[in-house]
Amino acid sequence: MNVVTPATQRKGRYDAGVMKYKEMGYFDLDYQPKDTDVLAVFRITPQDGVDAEEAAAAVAGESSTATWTVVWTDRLTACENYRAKAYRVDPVPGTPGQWFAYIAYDIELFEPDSIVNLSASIIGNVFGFKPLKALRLEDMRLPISYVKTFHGPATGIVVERERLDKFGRPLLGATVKPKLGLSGRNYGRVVYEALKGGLDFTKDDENINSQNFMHWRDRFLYCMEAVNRAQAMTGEVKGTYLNVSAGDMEQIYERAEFAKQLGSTIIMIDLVIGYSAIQSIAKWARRNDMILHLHRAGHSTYTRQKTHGVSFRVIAKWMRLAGVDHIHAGTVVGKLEGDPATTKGYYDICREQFNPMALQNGLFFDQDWGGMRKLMPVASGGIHAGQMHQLLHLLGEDCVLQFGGGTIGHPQGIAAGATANRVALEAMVLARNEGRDYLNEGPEILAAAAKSCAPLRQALEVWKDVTFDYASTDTPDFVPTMTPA
Ligand SMILES: O=C(COP(=O)(O)O)[C@H](O)[C@H](O)COP(=O)(O)O
Ligand SMILES: [Mg+2]
Repeated sequence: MNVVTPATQRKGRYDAGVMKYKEMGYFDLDYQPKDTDVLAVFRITPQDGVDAEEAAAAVAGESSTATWTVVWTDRLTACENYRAKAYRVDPVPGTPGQWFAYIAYDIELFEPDSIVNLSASIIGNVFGFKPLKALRLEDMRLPISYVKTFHGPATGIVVERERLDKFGRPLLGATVKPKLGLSGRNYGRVVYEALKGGLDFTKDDENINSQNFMHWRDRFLYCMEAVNRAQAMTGEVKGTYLNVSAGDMEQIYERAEFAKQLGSTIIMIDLVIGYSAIQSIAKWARRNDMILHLHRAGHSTYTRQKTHGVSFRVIAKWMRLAGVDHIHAGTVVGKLEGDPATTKGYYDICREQFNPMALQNGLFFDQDWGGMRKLMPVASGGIHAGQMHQLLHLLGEDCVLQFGGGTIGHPQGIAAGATANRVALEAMVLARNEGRDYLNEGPEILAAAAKSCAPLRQALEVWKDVTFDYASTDTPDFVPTMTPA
């Protein structure tokens, strides 16, 4: 079964014609991945009648050096090293017709410090491959020797807290709503009210750039006026994520420069600007002492379905390398996809120095980050003050909790919405610090705090029945006690 003769030494290996990928040297169950190899695990769903091992070899081949036919020019290269090797193929537990294919890539296949180059290989061609019904990149192990070629977050969690002078609790934010249509002046009023009421941050929504109803300079000017006033009024450091996403890199830089000129501590980009743009603005942010917030706009088009696309855990790893400081990573309890076990995997990728393999959280490999700074996860999307105990329990302390509708939709106004969230959070952190079982006692803790806080009382009343209880789509395939075969 195992191929032991190096492919280049087999007779006929370089005869012109078509040969199985397995026979071309892209499959080797005896291969021991090197510490320096980039590893990937794909979920493959072969077409009926296609052998899973051949499908795995094809993915290895097409994501490294192969094409559909033998090419003699392989022999002009160190092709034995450059061929990726499928070294393990396991059936997906309880899911007939799907396999996890583990593939090792020599580090020399990848340009240092380039997500574009990494992704052009790993997800470049293979997703359209006809012998596969579907393909999903589940996880990657990035060797420390490769991690070290990236700068990672310039600010990270620890230094962000130092700059903001905020410790011991999650940070609080709000996405300005409605998403589109406000004039700059009215937008600035929302920012001021939310910050004055007790939030640390407000933010632009993913699709706020520079439309006719509000050009970007208007927004930046009114927002920074609001930030400065709120800081003066509260004595706290405040910020607003100014979205600098634009149609070209020149405009992104121009907007970022203006945000800096106005004294903003933070700017924002959308994932859809692309990997090169993200790495470029991350380097700009490093040079300019600017916190960089990433909204993962667009990710669900390819991360959510289990048989297709790229898991968000891979995107989170790439973004930590790329050097953003914040990343949207899910809420579990809110309006958008977020299985608790899967989401824990994302948060661990952002916040740990070392991720041990944790199949129950979707982490297929150990991942060493060296000293790379930590990425602040941002929980956002359909959350409100009544869920504070669950949010603190599920997501921990080092995160931003962002309530858009859950601030601006408050019946007594935006500042009251912000106050409700701040009081709910502080009450919950106090209960945690006192050693209380705050998860189970959460509703009582909130009710007690609401006795002396009318805004919290009103928030709990208006949103008391709001939950988003739907089955998760992106769930792990392993229960805690299971290891792969
Ligand atoms: O506008 C919102 C949330 O608004 P609201 O708080 O009113 O629901 C964000 O775009 C989503 O959170 C993104 O989702 P994710 O954070 O999962 O990427
Ligand atoms: Mg949004």
